[in-house]
Formats: sequence, structure tokens, C-alpha cells
Amino acid sequence: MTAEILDGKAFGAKIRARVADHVARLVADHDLRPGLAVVLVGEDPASQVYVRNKGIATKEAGMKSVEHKLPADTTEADLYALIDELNADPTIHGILVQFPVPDQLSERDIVARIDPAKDVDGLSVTNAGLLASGQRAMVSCTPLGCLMLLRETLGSLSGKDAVVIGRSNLVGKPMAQLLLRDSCTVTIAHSRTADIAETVRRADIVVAAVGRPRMVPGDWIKPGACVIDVGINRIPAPEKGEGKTRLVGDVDFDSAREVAGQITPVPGGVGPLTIACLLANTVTAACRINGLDEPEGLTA
Ligand SMILES: NC(=O)C1=CN([C@@H]2O[C@H](COP(=O)(O)OP(=O)(O)OC[C@H]3O[C@@H](n4cnc5c(N)ncnc54)[C@H](OP(=O)(O)O)[C@@H]3O)[C@@H](O)[C@H]2O)C=CC1
Ligand SMILES: Nc1nc(=O)c2c([nH]1)NC[C@@H]1CN(c3ccc(C(=O)N[C@@H](CCC(=O)O)C(=O)O)cc3)C=[N+]21
Repeated sequence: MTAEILDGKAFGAKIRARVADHVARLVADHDLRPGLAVVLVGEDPASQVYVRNKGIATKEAGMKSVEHKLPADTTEADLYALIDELNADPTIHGILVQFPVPDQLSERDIVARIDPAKDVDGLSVTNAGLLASGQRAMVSCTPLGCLMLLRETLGSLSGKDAVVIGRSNLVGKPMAQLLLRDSCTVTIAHSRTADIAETVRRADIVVAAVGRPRMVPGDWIKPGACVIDVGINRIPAPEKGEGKTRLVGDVDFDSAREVAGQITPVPGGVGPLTIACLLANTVTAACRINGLDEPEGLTA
């Protein structure tokens, strides 16, 4: 069997068209243009890919887009001053500080500084708690995009065995919460999992969010399973020329596609969905902040 390759670019474009529609309506009916601010401290390569693609998509959707690139030696005080300013700015509805940040800064404290209403990454204790207790939250963009894609591909997820590899606050944990909310039987695997191959072999749905190039081989995959590869890993690509690199996921695509029912590629899989959901979350935040109806089709 050869897997169906899930086109994240196409599905992301569909979500973005919905976003653009809502934005146009908000501007026309309420003179409200959703605004997103992205803050990048230093020069992490995975983050730079994200920032580049995000800037283009935000403007295409008719939204306001602001980027703050700060030097790697930025102090806590300077970063907090910027966050406070963005919290108070009525034209900004979403604030995203790209992770990882340099060592002198604390991700936990940065997240705590962001107004939870503008926390489009869903990282704040408030949003994580709301999600975990089944209430209306801002949900991290990547898991949100993965859930939308899974529903679109499989229909109901109820009763399915799902394994999430990775337990970060940004991806693994919220992904597990969303799958649980859709009545999957959820296992979270991580670096201390005793027999990860056997654990993954049970799964109808595999979400890999680790950050290790091609860690998951095809022989870990249950035949017919739906495989969502979140990993973005830049590896050397000497075949493209000296010093060149390319992106690969956490799944060994070539062997996994021979076994899986469906699989997302890297690039062109989850990445474009994350971008689309970042825009969607910004629109959702703008509506909630202004007491307007929830946008349809942009939340999970
Ligand atoms: N496509 C997209 O839109 C996005 C992609 N990413 C990418 O997804 C990947 C994961 O991101 P993120 O969650 O932020 O990463 P983190 O580094 O925060 O978390 C990685 C997780 O993987 C686990 N892990 C590490 N090694 C192993 C192993 N050998 N076996 C099993 N589990 C392991 C860690 O376990 P432990 O907790 O035990 O250390 C940890 O929970 C990265 O490649 C990142 O670039 C991230 C966000 C968006
Ligand atoms: N606070 C925070 N939130 C994040 O969500 C976050 C972060 N920090 N730090 C970095 C990671 C990584 N990440 C990506 C999202 C999309 C692509 C993306 O668009 N990928 C394209 C790449 C296309 C290409 O360059 O060829 C694709 O997969 O098709 C990449 C990477 C979000 N992250």
C-alpha cells in the first residue's frame, strides 16, 4: 500500500481563504482589522522559516502584520517593555514570541507577560488550563491545524488510538488534549518512553513532534495509520551543492509512506497549516476582544 499524501499547502490555503473572508467582513462591518505582532529574538533557523512565511500570509489575508526582530543579547527588561506595549496596543490582537529564545530569557516568564486574550500560541497557563478543562481557549496553532486536517481526512476521530510523540507545551501536550476532546484514546510518548516502537505500532493516528530528523521509520507504523509529521529539521544536502541544506520531518517519509494510510510531507504538510491557524487565531482573538461572534470554521 502507498499512502495518500496529505496536501497541507492546499488545506492551508482553504483555511486562509476563510480567514480572508472573515477579515474582509470585520473591516467592512466593524472597521476592525485584526493585527498580529511577531517577536523574534536572535536567529534560530526553524523560527526564521516561520517568520518569512507568516509575514507573506498575514498581508495576503488583509491583516495588519508587525515584526519585531531583536538582537540575541536582548535583556528581559527590554523584551517586557515591548510586550507591555503590544498588550496595550488596540490594533494588535495576537502576540507571538518565537521560541526558542536565548538563554538569558525565560520562556515561562515571557508567556506569563503576554495578555492571555492575545496569546495566539495558547501557551499561557490560562489558555492551557482552559483547554485542559474543556473550556473556550486560544489553542496553539500547530495542534489546531493538525486537528483540522485529521477531521477533514478521517471524519470522526472517536475511539481511535492516537499516539503523540513529544510533550512540549507548544505542540505535544495541546495536541494530546485536542485528540482527547475528540474522544481518541491518547498516548503521549517522549524521550523516556520504554518501548516507543511498540507504542507507535498500536496507533491509528501518529503525530510526531520531536525535532529529530527521520526518527520514526516505516516499521513503527501500523498499516493504514494516519501519520502527521510536525518536525521541521534542517539537514545538510550535499546533493544540492556544497553548504546547501534541506528540510525533513521527524518521520522517515520514504519508508513510512509504504505503510501508512495517509501521511503529511515536510515541507508542504503541517507547516502551512500552522501559518493558516496563526491567522485564524488572530481573527478569533480580535472577535473575542471586541465582543463579536466567534468566527465560524476557524476554531476547533
Ligand atoms: N510544522 C510546524 O508548524 C511546527 C514544527 N515544529 C517542529 O516540531 C518539532 C518539535 O517541536 P517542539 O515540540 O517545540 O520541540 P521540543 O524540543 O520542545 O520538544 C520535543 C519533544 O520531543 C521529545 N523527544 C526528544 N527526543 C526524543 C526521543 N528520542 N524519543 C521520543 N521523544 C523524544 C522530548 O521529550 P522529553 O520531554 O522527554 O525531553 C520533547 O517532549 C521541532 O522539529 C520543531 O521545529 C514546532 C512547531 C511548529
Ligand atoms: N512561539 C512559537 N510558536 C511556533 O509555532 C513556533 C515557534 N515559536 N518557533 C519555531 C517553530 C517552527 N514553526 C514553523 C511553522 C511553520 C513552518 C513552515 O511554514 N514550514 C514550511 C517550510 C517551507 C520551506 O521553507 O521550504 C513547510 O513545512 O512547508 C515552519 C516552522 C513554528 N514554530
